[in-house]
Amino acid sequence: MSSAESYAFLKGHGTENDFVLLPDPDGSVHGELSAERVRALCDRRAGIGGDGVLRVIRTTAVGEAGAGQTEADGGAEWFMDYRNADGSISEMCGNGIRVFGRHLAQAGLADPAGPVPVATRDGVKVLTFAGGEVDGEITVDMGVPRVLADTSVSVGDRTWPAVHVDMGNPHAVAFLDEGSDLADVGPLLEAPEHDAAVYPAGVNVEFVLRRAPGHVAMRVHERGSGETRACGTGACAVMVAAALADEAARDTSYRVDLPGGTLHISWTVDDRIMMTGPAVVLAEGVTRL
Ligand SMILES: N[C@@H](CCC[C@H](N)C(=O)O)C(=O)O
Repeated sequence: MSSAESYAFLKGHGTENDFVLLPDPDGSVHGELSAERVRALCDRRAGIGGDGVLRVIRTTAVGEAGAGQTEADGGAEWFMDYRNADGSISEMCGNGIRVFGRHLAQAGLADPAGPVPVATRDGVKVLTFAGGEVDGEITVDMGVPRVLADTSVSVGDRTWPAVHVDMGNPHAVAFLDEGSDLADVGPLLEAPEHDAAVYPAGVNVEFVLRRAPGHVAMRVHERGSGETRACGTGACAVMVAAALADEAARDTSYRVDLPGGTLHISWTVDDRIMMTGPAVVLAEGVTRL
């Protein structure tokens, strides 16, 4: 595509984790969406601005468009082709998939009355709209978490023990001491240091403070996007680490506060993580970026 061509975009956010959405049903608009184009779109001064890009593409077109392969599409018509702001690819985006689902419902591409399956690089996730309403809060079945080795993360000369939780994408969850302030971690413009042997493809790092039983607050530095106002997969990883530390039984729920809003996360008796939160599509237009 030449830079003179124009194409449609939408802008949305989930708990202020914001995204540029690119409708590309058959993959012909963006072809092999380049990292350079993603960076241009996400640029907050010279572009539209966002923590990432969500290409809205049919599962049948994913291979030809070079968007990578999914596992079986599980009957999902749509594939969330997620890119971080630096142009890198991630397996999953928890806030992004709610925004993706909101767009599908508002555009008449999916029926909010029923479960809406969406294919991702981490397999198919099923979305449920509260009350079956197009604007209802969205719950996502995020699948079964994987809790891996203990590790550590560092910012400057400070180091915290951390838990490696995989939600399809990698997370390091570090708990702050009681009585600390989330601001104490300091600026997170630079990625916290981590063990590259544990996270060869990089990691999303969450710093967590306990507020009350079943209630935590967090800040996050995202791989490929820097510090963001919220991270859905990160909130799920935090909930898992907190519930394990609390020795909470399955069928438990936590409230997770993030700088951009609140998510509610449950761990079901059959070991699945369910994430509920808002999703907003706030603008649409045409760009030549
Ligand atoms: N903000 C997302 C996560 C996006 C991907 C992440 N930066 C990664 O590289 O794994 C979320 O809401 O989950």
